[in-house]
Formats: sequence, C-alpha cells, structure tokens
Amino acid sequence: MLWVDQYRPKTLEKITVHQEIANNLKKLVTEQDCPHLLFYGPSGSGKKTLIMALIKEMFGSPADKVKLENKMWKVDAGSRTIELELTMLSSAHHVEMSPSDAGFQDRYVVQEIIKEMAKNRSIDTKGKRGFKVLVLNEVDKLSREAQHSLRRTMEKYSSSCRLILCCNSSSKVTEAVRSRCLNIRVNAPTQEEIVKVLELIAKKESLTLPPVFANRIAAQSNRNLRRAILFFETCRVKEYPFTENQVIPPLDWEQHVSNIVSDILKEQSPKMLYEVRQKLYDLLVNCIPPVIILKKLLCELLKKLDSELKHEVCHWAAHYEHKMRLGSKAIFHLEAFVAKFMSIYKEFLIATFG
Ligand SMILES: Nc1ncnc2c1ncn2[C@@H]1O[C@H](COP(=O)(O)OP(=O)(O)OP(=O)(O)O)[C@@H](O)[C@H]1O
Repeated sequence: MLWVDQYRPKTLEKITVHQEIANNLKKLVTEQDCPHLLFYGPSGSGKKTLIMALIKEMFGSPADKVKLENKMWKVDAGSRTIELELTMLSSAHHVEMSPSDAGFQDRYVVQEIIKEMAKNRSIDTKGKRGFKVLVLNEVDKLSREAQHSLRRTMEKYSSSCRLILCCNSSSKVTEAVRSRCLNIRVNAPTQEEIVKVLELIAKKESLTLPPVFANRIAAQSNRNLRRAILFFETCRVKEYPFTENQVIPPLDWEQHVSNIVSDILKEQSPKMLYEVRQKLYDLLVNCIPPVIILKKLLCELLKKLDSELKHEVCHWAAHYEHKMRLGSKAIFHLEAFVAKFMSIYKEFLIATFG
C-alpha cells in the first residue's frame, strides 16, 4: 500500500492538519443535525480524508466495510432507454460516486440514479430509520442541468438522505446548490503542516528525516499533501539514508508535460504537433485529468516565456479550458491549445528575431 493510503488518518481525532474543521464536524455529528455539506479546496488539501473520517464518525466501523462495484444502469431518457456504467463505492450507510463520469449524460445520473438512492432510507442497528449519505465527487464538473436536478433532489429527499459534495472549485457549483449546503473550505496545508505530516510518517517508518530535506519536499509539493507524501516515498525508494541535497525526482506525468513544453518551444510545426498529440494521449490514457494537464502545461510554459506573451497565453488557456468543459473530447481542446500556442510563439519569434 502506498504511504498516501496507509497513513491517511481514519478518524476525526487523528486528523492533524485541519483540526479546527475536524472539531466542528465532530460537533455537527454529536448534535445529530447534519445538513448537506459541500467540501471545496485545492487538490491534495485533505477533503476526501475529512469526508471519510466524518462518515466513520457518523456510522462507526460498519462504514469501513466498503465494496467497489461497476454497475450498469438502464435509465429512461424520454423516448429511449440509455445504458450508463458507473463505479460506486458503498457501505451499508453510504454510497460514493462521481456522477460527472457520465459526461454529457450526467443529468440522467442525478435525475434517476441518485434520486432512486436518496429515496431509500437505511435502518440503523436499533431499528430506527436513519439517513443515507451520498458522497458525490467532482460536483464542479457537473453540467448546469445536472446541478439543477441535484438541487431538487436535495430539497425533496432531505429527510432520508444527506449529500456530501466534494469539489475543487466552488465557483463552478451553482448558487442554488451552494446555498443548500454548509460550505466547508479546506485550505491547502501550509509548508510547516506538510513538514509535520512527513515527520510523523518518518517516525512511523523509523526513518531519519533531515529537517532541510523535509522542507525542500514540502516546498516542491506546492502545498499539495498528496504530492509531498508521494515525493517522500519516491525519495525513500531511490536513496536512503536521506541527505539534505538529495534530488527530488518529479512525478512521471509532470516530467512528461515538461518534455511536451520543451518540444513545442523547440519547434512549431504540424509534424511536432502530431508528435505532441501522441504524448497528450499517453497522459490521458494514464488517467491524468485533462484540466490538470492544461494547467500544468500553462505553468511550465509561463516559467519559460517572455513577459510580453504571458497574458495572451493565459487568455487562450482559459479559453480552451472553458471549451473543454462544454465539449466531451478533451484531446481536441488540448491539441487546439498547443496549436494556438505554437502559432503565437512562432509569430513572436519572427517579429523579434526576423
Ligand atoms: N489531516 C491529514 N493528516 C495527515 N495526512 C493527511 C491529512 N489529510 C490528508 N492527508 C494525506 O494527503 C493525501 C491527500 O488527501 P485527500 O485525498 O484527502 O485530498 P483531496 O483534497 O481529497 O484531494 P483531491 O481533490 O485531489 O481528491 C491523503 O491520501 C493522505 O495521505
């Protein structure tokens, strides 16, 4: 098991990084008045960890007995029936899924599947009617229609079901959904907090971690706790005992994006665009989310660009990110961004150097 999973705190008491949020969640559970919740914050900040600990606090150890299912659903879509395949993680008391996986058909998932689940109350061990918890990931990726349907489900089945929504950006969640939830912002951990988590893992693994090295890992993680723990584990495999100046290798996919950036800065041509397309496909088939690829591409480009070009490149990255949300084939938009960048950059080179 990777350290990110092995050392994920399982209960609210053990949560060290967002202690205040954990204490407030504990109060919510003891007061038996848990509203719908919306957790939002950057990737790797600890949202999922808090949600899992909260569910454990609500239902105790039965919440640990989870099963992963790949289920086919037949959904009535007006004049026809469509088939949807969804991956769900469920226990006796909760179900977790990412409805946005259904792409442009996400509203059927909300209208039919989530509604169906929300209707069924669970019965607790004392025979009392409890409530079921539905954890919905990446709600910011849901279409507007799906979010409107979600709002209706939240209102209609609030007595039998609690929704826990999780996303990176709350601004992409409609006001109607946001206002029906208790919004919980999970900030990216500070560098000091990340260092403390690394020290804790080092202690449990009986490793000696030089403070300078721990700080370097935390700084390179960009305040992403998952990334910091992954870096730490990679370094442990590559070289131990640790030294202060030990190289921290970048994650494979990040290295791949850096290679793409070097390619497109070196040559701007249809041939290179074709080569880059293969590399983008490699990233997509390895399940790197297209928005993350675009963001990383932009960050790497900005590091190497002349300040004159930065504004224009940011504008086009935002443009293609928006297009990506509207469409369903991410590769088109990633490639379009690369092509656009090549054209801007070539023009700039010709104007500057002739
Ligand atoms: N409070 C914590 N104490 C120690 N480690 C933590 C804590 N919260 C999170 N972690 C570690 O950080 C990793 C990432 O956290 P988590 O999966 O909760 O992030 P997330 O915000 O849900 O990320 P994403 O949005 O990318 O899914 C976890 O696997 C866990 O190892």
